[in-house]
Amino acid sequence: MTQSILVVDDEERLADVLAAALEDLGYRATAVTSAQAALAELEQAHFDLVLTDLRLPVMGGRALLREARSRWPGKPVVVLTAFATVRDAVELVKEGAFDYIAKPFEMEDVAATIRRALRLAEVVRDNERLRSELEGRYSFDTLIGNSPPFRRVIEQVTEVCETRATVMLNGESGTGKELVAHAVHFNSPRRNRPFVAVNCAAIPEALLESELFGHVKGAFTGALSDRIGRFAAADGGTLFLDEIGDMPMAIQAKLLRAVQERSFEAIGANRSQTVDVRLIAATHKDMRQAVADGRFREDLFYRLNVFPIQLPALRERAEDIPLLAGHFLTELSDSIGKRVTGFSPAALAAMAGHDWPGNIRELHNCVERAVIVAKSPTIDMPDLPRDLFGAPRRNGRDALPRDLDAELERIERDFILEALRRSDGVQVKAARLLGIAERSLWHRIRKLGIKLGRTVAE
Ligand SMILES: Nc1ncnc2c1ncn2[C@@H]1O[C@H](COP(=O)(O)OP(=O)(O)OP(=O)(O)O)[C@@H](O)[C@H]1O
Repeated sequence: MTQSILVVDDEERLADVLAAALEDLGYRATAVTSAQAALAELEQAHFDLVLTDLRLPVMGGRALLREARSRWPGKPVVVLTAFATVRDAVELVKEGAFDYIAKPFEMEDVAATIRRALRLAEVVRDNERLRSELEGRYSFDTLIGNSPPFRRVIEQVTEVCETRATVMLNGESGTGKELVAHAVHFNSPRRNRPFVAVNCAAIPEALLESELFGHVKGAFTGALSDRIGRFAAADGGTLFLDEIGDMPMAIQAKLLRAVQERSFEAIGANRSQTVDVRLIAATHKDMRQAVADGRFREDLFYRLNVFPIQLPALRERAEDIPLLAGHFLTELSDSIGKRVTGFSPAALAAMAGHDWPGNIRELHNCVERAVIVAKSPTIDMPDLPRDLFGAPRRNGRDALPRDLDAELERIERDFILEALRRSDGVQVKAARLLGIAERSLWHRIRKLGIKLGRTVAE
């Protein structure tokens, strides 16, 4: 991923030249001319490094350095100064600057310092990540999953949660978009302020505008008193706009202004109000397609798509299924008050091979039902919904088994065990259920080494 640098210099021309030179070196660079503008940028978006002049009007570079170090401790700050003395330099480094560069400077020196700073920040980050992994101290403990695609999600949540950047969550239904939105909020500096959710698809178009922005008494028939909207309710906190792809065109223009300026008017009000809200939008739709089809405003899409996070479907992170199922089992057996402690290998294999079109929500419901119907402490095939019995419908990268013979045997064994169970161990009935001759069933039972007594008793 391209690394991004915030350049702060009150001499606009110099800031632009520096930013352009950094872009030539392959970084993404944004130039601002004051410390206040720098802080606003840092709140809005993710930067890997700040390169600031020491002499800035109003709020100096030193104050910016202090503020940035206390709010974003992992972000290296490099200071440019025309008045460097050794004493100044030592002071700056004591206050947390990574290094200083004396003006006038050679671009080569700037590039080398930036490279070193970014490398060090990366090492520190890796180190912290390893340590927290070792200590099992993720503060994202509501987010279960250890597969590479899900780790990537956690990494992105870690990167973005402390900023004020707008997050766009995309993923199929039930993949955990709302849960991730919560995780971003509760790990952000806004955690003690409100988290307000609006489901744009669930509210009728006629009411949505009032729901979002509020109305004043008498604004329309039925508006019997003033009502604040969700934007105002989320002031200081986070507003979660779920199913943003379903936002009616008519309201998108007003939303665009609210997103751009954080200001809006309640329906019927003659004054606008400004709020400080962090936005998280979510959708299962292909937003680029919606833009191409003219169903979603392009300008609004780009305003919302500042930090996109793609949530993988459960079938793309099948290795997380046992972990998630185990987590739900513990949680549900506690809340239902029934001692169910594990899954049989066949049940786990069936779950791991299922496609889960409803993703984690479907898995959760499946485990809940299984805990309710289970007759023993171990959940087994009869406790699972019928559509999990079919041959695994794996797709994508998981399509090929590592050992075809073993996989076919496993499937064959599962079907035979299930048929025997449904026929109370009466082989002639089981064979009929499977559409094979009794003799063929008998051969297969021998070949697979199925122990009949145990099978039926299980
Ligand atoms: N990584 C996870 N760890 C534990 N539970 C999860 C995880 N992801 C999702 N869940 C659970 O799965 C269910 C569905 O998640 P959530 O409602 O966040 O999905 P969603 O993508 O917002 O769905 P929709 O688009 O249908 O609103 C919830 O019960 C949630 O707690």
